[in-house]
Amino acid sequence: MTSLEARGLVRRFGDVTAVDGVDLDVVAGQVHALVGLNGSGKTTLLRMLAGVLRPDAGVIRLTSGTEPSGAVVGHLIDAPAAYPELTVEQNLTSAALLRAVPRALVPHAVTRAATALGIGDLLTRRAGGLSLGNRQRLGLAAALVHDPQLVVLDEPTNGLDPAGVLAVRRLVLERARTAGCAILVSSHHLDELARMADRITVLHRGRVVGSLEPQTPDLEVQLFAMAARADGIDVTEELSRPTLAPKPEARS
Ligand SMILES: Nc1ncnc2c1ncn2[C@@H]1O[C@H](COP(=O)(O)OP(=O)(O)OP(=O)(O)O)[C@@H](O)[C@H]1O
Repeated sequence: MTSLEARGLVRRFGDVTAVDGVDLDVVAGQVHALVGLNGSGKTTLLRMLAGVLRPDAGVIRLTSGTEPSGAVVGHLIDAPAAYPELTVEQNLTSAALLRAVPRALVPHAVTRAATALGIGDLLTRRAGGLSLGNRQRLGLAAALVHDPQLVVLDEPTNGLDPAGVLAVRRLVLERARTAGCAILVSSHHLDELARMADRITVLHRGRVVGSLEPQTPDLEVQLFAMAARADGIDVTEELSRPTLAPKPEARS
């Protein structure tokens, strides 16, 4: 089983420090959620941890001793990439071969990944003609087709219907609990994250500013408060206001 350790990660884009000295552990068999306001650095951090963006400083280690690479990491970050002129099956086959799945095992891996994401009946369809949600399912199937030890997912339920959301939750939990994968997932859907996560790390202005218990009620409010406190803003009064106005009584 492989865990990931990141220490002192920094990434700048010109004058902007998107990630500013982050330490993070993603433990085998656990789902680690990364949350934060828009622009807090989540995607940049995920891209570095998935091995697709070089940090300016810091180290990323897998306990297996290898560097994060396509063969051990499965990731879906940003929009799902697929060859529009190829079918779902051809896209998944090419993803499996690229990630070093032995050729004889590819058909089984493709069918298994497509079935797990509920697109087993779309194998002969061109990717370019898929709906937004089914493109997302294809992206997720491609990320998982090679049975990776580390899974990094940015907004995995984007565009998915409730059946897709359930399929992702089931798959993420099965990968972590049964296959012992280390899973890092980021999303703004905090309720959904709370149903899968073992731990939740809060990122703000590129730094880790705390963690939240998945069982905490009203995670959005707690996240907002943690970010505000990190900025030195007193939100006591704001938090004492009801978050939802009572519904007006129905007229008879
Ligand atoms: N390729 C890039 N070039 C320039 N600036 C970038 C680039 N990628 C990210 N940034 C900047 O880095 C900061 C962090 O962006 P990032 O996308 O990592 O945040 P995020 O937490 O994923 O945001 P969101 O929740 O809105 O998706 C932002 O200020 C963003 O504008």
